[in-house]
Amino acid sequence: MEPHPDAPGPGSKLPQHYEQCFGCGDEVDAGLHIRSAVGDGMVVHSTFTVTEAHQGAPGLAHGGLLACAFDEALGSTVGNLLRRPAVTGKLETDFRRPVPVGSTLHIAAKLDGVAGRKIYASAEGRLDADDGPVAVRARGLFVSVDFTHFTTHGDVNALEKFRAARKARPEKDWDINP
Ligand SMILES: CCCCCCCCCC(=O)SCCNC(=O)CCNC(=O)[C@H](O)C(C)(C)COP(=O)(O)OP(=O)(O)OC[C@H]1O[C@@H](n2cnc3c(N)ncnc32)[C@H](O)[C@@H]1OP(=O)(O)O
Repeated sequence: MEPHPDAPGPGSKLPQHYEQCFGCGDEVDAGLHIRSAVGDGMVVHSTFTVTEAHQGAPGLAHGGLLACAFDEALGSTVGNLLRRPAVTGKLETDFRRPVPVGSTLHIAAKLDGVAGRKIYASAEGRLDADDGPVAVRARGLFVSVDFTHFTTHGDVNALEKFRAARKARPEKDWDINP
């Protein structure tokens, strides 16, 4: 499997995909503020620094928010490397170690395969370094959708804001436009 010809190359820093996204958006104060860059092959590297806003047990990251971080990191491989709109159909997480507030999860997510509309991806999150101990593993099944998925089910005003922000970017947009 190869990245889309217009996919950003290895080393490229990826912009937040939507300012109000809980995973990556700058406008969400308590959001995860995940930052991502393209790796080699079909890999995207992301970091998530756990703050007090992300706690479940005192001093530890909430498992649901860790799952959110992996949804974002896995989804980023699909959106950026395949340049196809897709939504998460299934997300599985293995929590192997607690993730303390103040730590940074280094997530390596890779595309594993495509079968029709189904896109398979998996990821590993390591504590505080790319070679730190594995804290979380995840697998996701994404399903390609037409943009009508978002116009039918989403909020029109929010979608307009999203479109305007994407148009202002220098890079080419996805192949399928609304
Ligand atoms: C740069 C961009 C960065 C983006 C990062 C963002 C990351 C965050 C992404 C998200 O969180 S998206 C939000 C959470 N997900 C959703 O809201 C999706 C809600 N579900 C749906 O809208 C529909 O169920 C869905 C579009 C996924 C599928 O409905 P469809 O009617 O279009 O398709 P269909 O049900 O026929 O399924 C198509 C194929 O996928 C398979 N499939 C769908 N859902 C599945 C599932 N849950 N488990 C296993 N297989 C599934 C289904 O079996 C079938 O396989 P086959 O082609 O082999 O027959």
